Amino acid sequence: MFDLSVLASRLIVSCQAYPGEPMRDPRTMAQMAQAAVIGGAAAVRIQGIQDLEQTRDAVDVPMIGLWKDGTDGVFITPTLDHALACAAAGSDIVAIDGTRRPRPDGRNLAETIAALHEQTGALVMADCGSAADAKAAADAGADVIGTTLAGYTGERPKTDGPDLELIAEIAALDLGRPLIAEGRIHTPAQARACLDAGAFAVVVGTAITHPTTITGWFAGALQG
Ligand SMILES: CC(=O)N[C@H](C=O)[C@@H](O)[C@H](O)[C@H](O)COP(=O)(O)O
Repeated sequence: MFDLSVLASRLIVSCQAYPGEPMRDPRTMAQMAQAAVIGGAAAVRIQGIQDLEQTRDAVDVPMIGLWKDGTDGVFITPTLDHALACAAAGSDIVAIDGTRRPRPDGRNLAETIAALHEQTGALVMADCGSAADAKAAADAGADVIGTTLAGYTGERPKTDGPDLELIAEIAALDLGRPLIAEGRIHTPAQARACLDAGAFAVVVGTAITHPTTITGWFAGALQG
């Protein structure tokens, strides 16, 4: 089990390509992770078993692993089996859906986390969508709380940038475990603002590792 304190005030880079996209290739994502580490990422967040396996061999930094299955409802590492596979593929932290919604395998969050702790050495990051989720996830035994699903579950508005209000609200709950800001952090200033709002560390995905979206931002600005 690794020491979470190495991530204090640091940047974690999420390297993900979506189904059907040109960069959806485990080798490409492992190379993306290597590039992010050279740039200063203290950890990487990686989706999919093959991507995890290849990235594990490519970088030495801690790896947050997840397995997305589906696109609606509970789809981020939705079941214990998905989570166990992420751990087996080398994740130091397994990110799982940390909302209060029913899970497809019928296990609740506490049961899922307990089984994962019992059967692996991985820590658990609960991807939450609200302060109520965060509180419930902490009660369920999550090691790390993330704001990953803020704006995607109907409980919070989808803010243009990070949901700083939610970060501050969760930080004020003093849940006794690290809060990782994640979701729509598009500039270095926004990343800094997340720490200032009370986050322990920051995950950036799209703005660093999704060139199609970044290109769209620039192309759109020229057409405005
Ligand atoms: C909601 C959801 O499915 N989030 C996913 C979780 O792993 C990823 O698609 C995001 O890219 C990641 O959370 C990082 O966020 P952003 O790309 O906004 O920096």
